[in-house]
Amino acid sequence: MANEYVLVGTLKIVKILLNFVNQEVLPDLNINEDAFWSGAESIITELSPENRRLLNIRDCLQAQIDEWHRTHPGKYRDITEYKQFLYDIGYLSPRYNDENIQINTNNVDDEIAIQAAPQLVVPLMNARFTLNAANARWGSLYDALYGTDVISEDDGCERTNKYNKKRGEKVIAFTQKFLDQSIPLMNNASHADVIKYDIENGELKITLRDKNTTQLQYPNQFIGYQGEADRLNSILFVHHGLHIEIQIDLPGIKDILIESALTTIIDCEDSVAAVDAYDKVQVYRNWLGLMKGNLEAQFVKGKETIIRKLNPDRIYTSKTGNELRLPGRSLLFIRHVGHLLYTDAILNNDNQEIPEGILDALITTLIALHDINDKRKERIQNSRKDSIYIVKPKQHGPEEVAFTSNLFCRIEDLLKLPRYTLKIGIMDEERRTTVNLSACIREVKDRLVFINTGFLDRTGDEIHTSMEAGPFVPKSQMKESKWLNAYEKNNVEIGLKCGLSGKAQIGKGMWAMPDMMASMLQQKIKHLQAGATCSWVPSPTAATLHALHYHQIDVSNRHTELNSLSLLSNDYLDDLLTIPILNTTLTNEEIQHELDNNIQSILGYVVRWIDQGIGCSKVPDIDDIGLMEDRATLRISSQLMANWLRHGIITKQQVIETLQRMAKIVDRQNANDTEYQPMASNFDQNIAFQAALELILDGHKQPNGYTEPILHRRRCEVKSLQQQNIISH
Ligand SMILES: CC(=O)SCCNC(=O)CCNC(=O)[C@H](O)C(C)(C)COP(=O)(O)OP(=O)(O)OC[C@H]1O[C@@H](n2cnc3c(N)ncnc32)[C@H](O)[C@@H]1OP(=O)(O)O
Ligand SMILES: O=CC(=O)O
Ligand SMILES: [Mg+2]
Repeated sequence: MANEYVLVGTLKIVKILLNFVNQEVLPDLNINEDAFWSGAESIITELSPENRRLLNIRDCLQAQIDEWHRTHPGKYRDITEYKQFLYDIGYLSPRYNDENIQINTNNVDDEIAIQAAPQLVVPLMNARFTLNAANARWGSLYDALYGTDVISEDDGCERTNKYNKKRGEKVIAFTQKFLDQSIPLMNNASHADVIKYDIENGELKITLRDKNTTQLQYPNQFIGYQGEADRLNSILFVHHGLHIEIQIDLPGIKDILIESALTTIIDCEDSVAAVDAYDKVQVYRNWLGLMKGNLEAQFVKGKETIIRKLNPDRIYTSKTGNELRLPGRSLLFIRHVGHLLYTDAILNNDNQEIPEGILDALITTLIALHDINDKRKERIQNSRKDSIYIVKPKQHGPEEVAFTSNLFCRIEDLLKLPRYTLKIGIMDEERRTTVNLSACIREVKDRLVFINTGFLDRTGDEIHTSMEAGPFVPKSQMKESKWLNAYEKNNVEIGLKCGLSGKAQIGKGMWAMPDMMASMLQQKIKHLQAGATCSWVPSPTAATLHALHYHQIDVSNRHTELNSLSLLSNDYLDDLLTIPILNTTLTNEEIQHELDNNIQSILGYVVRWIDQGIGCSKVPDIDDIGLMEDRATLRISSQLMANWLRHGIITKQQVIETLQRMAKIVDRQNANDTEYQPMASNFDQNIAFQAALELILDGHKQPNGYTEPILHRRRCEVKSLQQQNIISH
């Protein structure tokens, strides 16, 4: 269906977007339609050329780097010379004394500034998931343990749908240990031996099985309750700044509710497939529902029809008998698209598409006014500090960050918001940002609320930037590489040096194995040991389990330790610039294994993206482990295959043969999905299959190795055929 445009000033705006803004967003905001669109027009017209200029700089730098590697084979190993070259072309910015760059961000909600906790990410196109994520502030520890591999299935403890008492007992034993560690009782008594919790004179009285009474080792941990003092429904505790609620159903504990995803990133970017104005309006409408507090999703689960809404705040009686109100929902960030994308939702005076990042900033901020303008206490509120939290992904270096900050200033002026209302989280996920991180922070020191290692995109950019240097190590070896370890450390240490502790988040990346929770519980604690104040999880259940780590480690103490170590005087630049080029010869089997694995992931993800518009999927790898795949993981797989092709490790014929063989496997894996269109019946005509092929064969030509241009174009082709009923929806 062709876009129907309406001329507004010099802009042509797709009618569906214009109507959405004028009829659903602007009413109640006290902003005049003409004033908004004329301000938007100025911003779009004046800032679009700068967006283009910055993209040209990316291309220009990349061309120079490619040329240098081609004309200086192997020279990248001489770090001094390589570094000098990068300074000469302006890829490396002048160095700053990091301690002189101190962030000064005000009006930041505690969930970001002070409380260390899991961070959830969710695709905004999916209202059902989005509501679930916003409500994932609180999670049932019993459910998280019972439903995952954290509790083993040995000895009759299988995860059965009907309650398995033996498994339940293991769950209870696990939680009692957690309670004893987090809310210890006097004299080493155990919560396992408690038969009653009461309130007496505002203090908690705990009766043990042997009829003795005891108290908390730290009485201030008890802060409130629900129910009557002698007949409690729940008791509220705090530990390391996070709340724990023991729910009581006499004679025992019914459940343990713990604060889980304190913050959530509502994603317009790599986990969504939004390719046109219709998709964008769907995304923006869901954000509007979140900001107004009235988003709903109706769906059938099992035999039940469920209407999911945002949870209200949680109300308790404090020790002194007053109302104690805690947020019922996660504090929400919105992740915009990066500078690369352009959208036909609005065309400029020259009939050119406009930068989609500018549109995201304008519309999502306008929508967020519904949150910060409405002061009713009882309402579903996001920021209690009147801030709007934006994650800006995929920025390359300080100039691009400065551009975003300028855009935010312009929008604040247009919407008459106090300066620095719009806060920014910088994804440290492109190489030119990593190697100039403090210079990037400097550009937004008054609005920065997080830095985060998006190691997935960052790995894709690592490969693409040095595409011409040689063949890269296989994906599994990337974890051990020098640059990656330096990158993780550099991010935390620069964050601490620039004063983020207590003011902003220092975040770590996604746990991409959504079903492997036992392994997550073992490994993700490392992020806190490294000094992270939050770390990404793929689901609410993962958030509840990862929250346990924040009860084991007090991150603010860890910051004090790290600050006192001479660690912070490290300079990681040389290690960051160490390119992970393969230095052994792989056997044919090893090569084929890597091919199979990458191509299965690529196809498994791409087919759902292109045919069904699903931006984030769980796709089995070659060992049948379900992996979270999004555009960033696709960037890695496609760039690695493109790199191996470029350097003759694999041939075009091998790529095609593997794609065809793997397509049959992916078709089988999706056999139960009624919406699924098999690829193997006609490789030449199947658009998803062709997209996967193109991502590899033309991978070396994609701007910074991004997958968006091919994915968007191919998805638009499918949508167009679906609209003409040439292929099924
Ligand atoms: C590199 C990066 O940029 S990472 C950031 C982008 N990645 C993400 O945003 C990951 C988001 N996560 C997801 O989309 C999903 O968890 C997947 C695709 C990884 C796995 O999805 P599925 O296989 O369908 O999940 P699964 O079947 O195990 O669970 C589905 C249930 O969990 C919930 N759920 C799963 N993930 C999420 C989430 N991120 N937020 C909220 N709820 C979620 C669903 O609402 C659903 O519950 P419901 O039936 O009550 O609605
Ligand atoms: O956005 C996150 C990443 O790892 O990329
Ligand atoms: Mg990313």
